[in-house]
Amino acid sequence: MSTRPRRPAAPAPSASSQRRYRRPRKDPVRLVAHQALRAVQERDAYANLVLPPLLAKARRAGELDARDAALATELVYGALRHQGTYRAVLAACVDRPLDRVDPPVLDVLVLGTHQVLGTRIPSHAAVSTAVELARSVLGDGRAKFVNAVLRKVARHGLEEWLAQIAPEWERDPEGYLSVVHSHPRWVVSALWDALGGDRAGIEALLAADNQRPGVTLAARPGRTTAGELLRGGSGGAGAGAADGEGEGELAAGRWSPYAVRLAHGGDPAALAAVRDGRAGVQDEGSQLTALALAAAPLGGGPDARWLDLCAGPGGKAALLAGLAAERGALLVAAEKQPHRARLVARALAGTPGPYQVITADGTRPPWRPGTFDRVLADVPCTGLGALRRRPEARWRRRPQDLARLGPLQRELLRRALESARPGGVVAYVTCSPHLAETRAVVADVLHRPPAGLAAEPLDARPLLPGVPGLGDGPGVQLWPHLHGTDAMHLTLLRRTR
Ligand SMILES: C[S@@+](CC[C@H](N)C(=O)[O-])C[C@H]1O[C@@H](n2cnc3c(N)ncnc32)[C@H](O)[C@@H]1O
Repeated sequence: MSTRPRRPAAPAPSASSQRRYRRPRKDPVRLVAHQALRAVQERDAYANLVLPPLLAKARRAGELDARDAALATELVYGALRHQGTYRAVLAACVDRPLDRVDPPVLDVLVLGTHQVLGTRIPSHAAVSTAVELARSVLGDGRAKFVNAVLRKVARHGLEEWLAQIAPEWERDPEGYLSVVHSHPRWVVSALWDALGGDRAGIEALLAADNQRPGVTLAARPGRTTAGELLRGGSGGAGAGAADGEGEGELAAGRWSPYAVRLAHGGDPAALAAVRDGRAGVQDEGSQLTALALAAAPLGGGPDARWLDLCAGPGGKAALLAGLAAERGALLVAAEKQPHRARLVARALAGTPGPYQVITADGTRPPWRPGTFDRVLADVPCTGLGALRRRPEARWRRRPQDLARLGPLQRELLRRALESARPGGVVAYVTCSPHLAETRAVVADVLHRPPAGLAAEPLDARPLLPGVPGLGDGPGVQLWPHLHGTDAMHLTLLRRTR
């Protein structure tokens, strides 16, 4: 017989409480958004990977239509991007430090704050949908807490809150920018160092990081052209599009002759040219770095062998392979991670010229030094130049990442230079503008190049024709607020000995 004391029987609900109790309203948009936020915060998942299957499942179950899915996406991305600002607001509304609020509760609060302060959802609906969500996933007790906090949040608009909670610009400009534009302080500081200039510039950059970027396609040379994609005619983007859902409007790129921009909301996977690999999704800044390498003047000699040292997942390799094919050159695409090498192979399938994909550690290359005429070293980096695309990245990155990546970036650039022949050209590329990953790496390697080797920087600016605001050279830095691209960095080096 069990010795465990029996719980006293729960008192029967009174008639009035029976009348008052109502099941929480099931709201698939908020449930999916909260699930995605939880996965990102708890399991370090990526929003762009975790959200689509959740949406697809809810759509299959008939719980969401296309508009609901768009709203859920906006809520997740908005809450993740602006959570720095929202947490500062919440800190003023909660009577304990936020790190003592249960993470699932905090996620509901951040989502609710985004609805209240960052969307056009009327305040009362924004609060009540968040409270219903809390009732569904947290229970009635914690829903009361959510209700009390969000009512406080809803007392002011965003501008009023910022006036109250952001440090004064004159006293602490980085603290101000960090709260107003929702970036960690160390990221604000690093971006400002790289950008230089005045308040207007850094504010424009941080604001651009908070905008969802449009989708850009690259027409793969030898397989299609931007014109063909734009016409959508035979072999073009629209040909064979299954349901028309992704077709949206297409517009020419701003800078790259291979670029085509897809109107907001367009789904590239619905385009036949993307599905069959004639075009790929690729930011225009990435296209420009590959095009500059292909156009860089060699110091004489052949132009027959090109190398992509860090090729996964293969966006730049696919563009380079097409350009190499036009010249009858071979592209070797190397990648350390086998699963990413498979993605490269998929991106290159159908290339009209010769190419090889190999799984190799670029710091211990299996080829002989001096083999290649053109080398791309698109090294692993913090990705601080692509914050528009990855809403969670700014919160996940740490200054310590720079210390981890720095030696690898230097090593890969050294091996890239060794892999080029004298007269050959190397493009050092990062999707980060952080000076520790860009100029510092190049300066260190030029200062202490591999034994017996020398290299000189080439002015990269003329190789990005028509692109304004590229600075003093010789390397170039692209910016979201100036060029509408990711903040890609490119330095071109020519081996002289
Ligand atoms: C910035 S990404 C390259 C992006 C690629 N160029 C594109 O446009 O799709 C860097 C790549 O380098 C790979 N990588 C990291 N360490 C490497 C190494 N030692 N040798 C070769 N590849 C490496 C990573 O797995 C990652 O796929």
